[in-house]
Amino acid sequence: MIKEIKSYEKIEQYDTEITEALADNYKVIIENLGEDVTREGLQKTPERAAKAMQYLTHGYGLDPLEILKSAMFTEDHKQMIVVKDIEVYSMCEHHMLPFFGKAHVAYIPNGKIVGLSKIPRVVDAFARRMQVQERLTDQIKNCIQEALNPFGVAVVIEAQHMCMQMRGIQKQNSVTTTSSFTGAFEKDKTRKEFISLVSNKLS
Ligand SMILES: Nc1nc2c(ncn2[C@@H]2O[C@H](COP(=O)(O)OP(=O)(O)OP(=O)(O)O)[C@@H](O)[C@H]2O)c(=O)[nH]1
Ligand SMILES: [Zn+2]
Repeated sequence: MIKEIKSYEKIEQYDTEITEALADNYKVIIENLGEDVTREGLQKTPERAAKAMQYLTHGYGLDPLEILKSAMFTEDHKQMIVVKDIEVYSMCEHHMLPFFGKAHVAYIPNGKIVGLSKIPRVVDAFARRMQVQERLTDQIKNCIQEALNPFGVAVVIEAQHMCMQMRGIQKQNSVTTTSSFTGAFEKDKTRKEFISLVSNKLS
């Protein structure tokens, strides 16, 4: 597992033992798929795949609550704060194939605001794991609610699932939208305001 997340390109951030164990498994997988793992193009593939998979799941090494707590500020601002169009890359836990799209996050502060960059960081911390879109949506909402105790949190995620595009039902254009709300966003008026602020992005 990646221990410290700063630059993912540095090889020393990948735990050697885990990388070797994963690479050994990938070697078997490649062979089981009928390929020759000793041919030039595939020689380093088990190690590359091992690192790629660790990167794609590096959220397990992050503490989303701590990310928020690291940059909270007292502020008497009571209006809705919306961070929209946050790119999401996650891994479907059923097929271990990517799902990807955008997250739109809002909250109404109750005495505390959070550093803006921490919202996409929290999205990433939960997305970079084996996930289902519904749980990802709820986890982001719950984390913001717990850290900031705001008047309300709203999270909407729109995503395309490779397991529905490259295989299986093979629907190339279907987009799944999930949403999760707390507090003030359970009220029609507030929810509508949020939806209208992000609606040009909602299909
Ligand atoms: N609810 C939900 N389902 C998901 C998500 N990602 C993938 N799935 C679904 O997980 C289900 C797994 O169903 P199974 O019938 O066990 O697997 P499968 O035979 O590969 O299913 P097909 O994809 O229909 O071929 C599929 O319907 C996927 O579309 C997600 O984020 N949320
Ligand atoms: Zn899937």
